[in-house]
Amino acid sequence: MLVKVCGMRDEAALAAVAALAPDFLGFIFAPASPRYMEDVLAPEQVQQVPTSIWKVGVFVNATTETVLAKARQFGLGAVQLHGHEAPAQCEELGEAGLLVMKAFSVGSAVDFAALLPYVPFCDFFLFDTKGAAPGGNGAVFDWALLERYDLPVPYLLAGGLALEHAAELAALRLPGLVGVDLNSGFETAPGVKDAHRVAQMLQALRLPATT
Ligand SMILES: O=C(O)c1ccccc1NCC(=O)[C@H](O)[C@H](O)COP(=O)(O)O
Repeated sequence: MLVKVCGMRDEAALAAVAALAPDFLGFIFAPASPRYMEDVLAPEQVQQVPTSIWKVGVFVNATTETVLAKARQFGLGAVQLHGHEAPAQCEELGEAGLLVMKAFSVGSAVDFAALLPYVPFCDFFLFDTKGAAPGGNGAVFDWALLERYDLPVPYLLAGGLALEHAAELAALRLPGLVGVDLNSGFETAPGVKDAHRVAQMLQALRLPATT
């Protein structure tokens, strides 16, 4: 199971979580988020994350030019598009050499047909809980809605995940599911991750499957 830890904005927590070697670390470039990091982390602090970890810039309706400029400045290898970005923008960013993750908000149903135009241009999808904010709402959606997923793009599951979900997630078998995204459930304050809790989750998710 791949693990992305999102919303890094505290230098000490960044170092502690990076030392745990998650697969992805997310940095939020949306100014309205309490996890917006450009005011507290310098590009060099992001660049020094080990190259074995994908550095993911999380953007909400930013232009391609802005995303590419931030990717160059902060040394991002991947982008997560968390707004209403079009398939053509995913294509442009992929052609620029970035790994592209498109996030979709899930309410009481998922319209998989609406995702079809994104399929050729995304490396991953990310399903997150619909809420008042574009992301980081801290609420879980009904994962059973993904049982009918039949698209060829692998996805990460997001939305309110916390340690209490560890056993259920480790046993979860859903078509296309390849990873999880950890955020507010692993914080002591917005953007300050608790490396101890992250370590416990990584251990639970990386244990060999028993079934
Ligand atoms: O986390 C935010 O503040 C945020 C704000 C705006 C766009 C995206 C944001 N987060 C992106 C993520 O990938 C989060 O990890 C995801 O929304 C799940 O968050 P949570 O419900 O807190 O687990």
